[in-house]
Amino acid sequence: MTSVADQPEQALEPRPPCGTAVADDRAAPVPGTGAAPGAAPDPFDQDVLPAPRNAQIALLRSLLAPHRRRAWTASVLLLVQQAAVQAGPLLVAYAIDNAIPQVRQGQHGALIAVALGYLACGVASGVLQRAFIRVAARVSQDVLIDLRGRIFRHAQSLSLDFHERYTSGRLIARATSDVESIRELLTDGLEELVGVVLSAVYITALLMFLDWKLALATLVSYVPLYWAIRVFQKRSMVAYRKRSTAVAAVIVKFTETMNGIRPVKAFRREEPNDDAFGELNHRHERANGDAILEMARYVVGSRLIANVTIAGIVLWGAYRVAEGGMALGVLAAFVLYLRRLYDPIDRLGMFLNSYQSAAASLEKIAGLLAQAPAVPEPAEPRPLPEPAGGIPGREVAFEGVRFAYRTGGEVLPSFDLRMPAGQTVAVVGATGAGKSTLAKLLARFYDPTSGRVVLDGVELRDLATADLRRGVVMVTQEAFLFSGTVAENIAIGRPDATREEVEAAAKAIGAHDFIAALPDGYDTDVRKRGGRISAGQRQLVAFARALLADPAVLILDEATSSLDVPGERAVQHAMHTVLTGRTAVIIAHRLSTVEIADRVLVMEGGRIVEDGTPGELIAGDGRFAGLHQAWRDSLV
Ligand SMILES: Nc1ncnc2c1ncn2[C@@H]1O[C@H](COP(=O)(O)OP(=O)(O)OP(=O)(O)O)[C@@H](O)[C@H]1O
Repeated sequence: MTSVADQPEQALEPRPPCGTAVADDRAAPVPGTGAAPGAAPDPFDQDVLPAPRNAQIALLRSLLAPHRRRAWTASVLLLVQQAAVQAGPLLVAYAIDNAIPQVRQGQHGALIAVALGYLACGVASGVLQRAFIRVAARVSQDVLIDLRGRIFRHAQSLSLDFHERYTSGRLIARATSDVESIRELLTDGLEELVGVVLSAVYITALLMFLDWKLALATLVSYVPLYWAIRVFQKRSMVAYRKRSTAVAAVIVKFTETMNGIRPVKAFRREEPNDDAFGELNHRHERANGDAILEMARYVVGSRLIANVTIAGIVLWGAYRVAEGGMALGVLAAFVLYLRRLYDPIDRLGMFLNSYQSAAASLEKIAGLLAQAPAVPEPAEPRPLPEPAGGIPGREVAFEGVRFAYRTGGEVLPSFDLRMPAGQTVAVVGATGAGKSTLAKLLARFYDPTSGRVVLDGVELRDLATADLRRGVVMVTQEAFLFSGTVAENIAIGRPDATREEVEAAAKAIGAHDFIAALPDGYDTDVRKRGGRISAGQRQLVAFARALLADPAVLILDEATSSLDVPGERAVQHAMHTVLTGRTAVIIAHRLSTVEIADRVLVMEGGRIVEDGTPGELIAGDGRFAGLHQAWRDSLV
């Protein structure tokens, strides 16, 4: 039996270099549910999902849009701060060529003015930098909060179909390591990156002002430097994509193993898991090493270019000073500026590194955010009609439904079914017959490939999510409990319920006694010590949750785990309570459960092969009669 949380996570097998393969099909539409299997390669095999062209830029813009004014303020602060910083060598040149000769003639005014000017520039630069950091930090923190929130909200809004293929590990990587690399850029890298670019512009202008011939010679060095930066950018982008994919693979393996720690222990998977994790860890290490190597290549190359240029300029400048064609102060200022120009060049590699890493992360996040839910909200939702007088539940119909999972063949070839309001229907059949698929279509976890699922005449596709949630509830096998108290877990079905209503639901289900016996009763935290409750008790909590939600249609994926006899009896009793007064579909594994149904459907290969009351089917000579007889014999 397959239930929502039971779906095995797809193993992520990163295929570096991943980014290159995706770059070509950015504009490809994000496929919807039920695409023909086996056609094109699955984009979910890649870590970068297809996104519309320029999705990263659009994402960045939309993140920054609410902070436009503060971003402009930060830019102006940085602009003025850099002007203050770059005034220094110019003042030095003035001091050497004008102020010091004046001191020799006994006039100290100019030198004192230069010294005060230098001090003022230093103070202004410090004050402006502080103001810039404050403003920029606020913007970056707000952007990160927004981004993390968007990833969480979007991931939650995406359909089951997406989650079955993307894996939670990859989602965690998006929300943690990828957001972290954007944080690094925003908080540390961006200021330096913009600062370096800005100072390069200022310094170039000042060099031109000081001596245009030497400035032109300096400009020549920009050509190989630009080339070195471009090569570094291209190569490190690939390296960073690989690294980010490798990080995600490590996280995926980690979460997959820890989520499945019970089967891991039961099947002694520790050693093979260690090996697989070791390989992924090494892959991560190699990807990291490649990124560092790219950085090293760039630093060595750019330093070589810078040093050769400085040496050439000092030599030429010295000759010109010696010949009297240039003032010593100008050469001194020139060399000071050159040092300022080239010094941050290897740091520029580092900023570009964080920029590349952030760009790779942004690309992946943009790809994730570009995914549209395969089960979208209707543009114009239709309300459910008022319930017909006196009849509990709502009528359910499957009309010409066909369905295929995106990663498999057709599961329901052509399916028609009508369940009158208030009927309890038990669905039985061999494993893989399509019982859970039927339930998931009714809960609208997926939309049919063709045909429609209808609730009281309204197609599920046209129902607003809130109506759908109130109308149809599915209780899955594993009866998942969220972190929080028992009371909160029951109230999930109706968050505005009072404590009395929560307790009344628990009492009706027969869960009150064991809950009251927990260390803090209804306020016991289910994830803390003492809050551990058994599988049968978890089911009772899930039933109480469903009873409180009071949906018109309840789908119950009966647990296969065998309970002890009193436990089973308690669950059977609770099931009876929760089914009464609504349309109900039970995916039944126990034939004792079938007996409480009004109608039994036997499924095989996605089709209904028998349909009738339990009595009729037992009395007949079909599959169900055989199964029932075998069950009775086993009881004797
Ligand atoms: N998420 C999925 N992606 C691809 N194929 C799926 C998926 N879930 C189920 N299938 C396939 O659809 C078919 C029907 O599965 P379904 O879970 O509906 O059967 P079932 O009758 O509920 O079986 P069981 O009692 O074992 O849960 C099976 O062949 C199964 O392999």
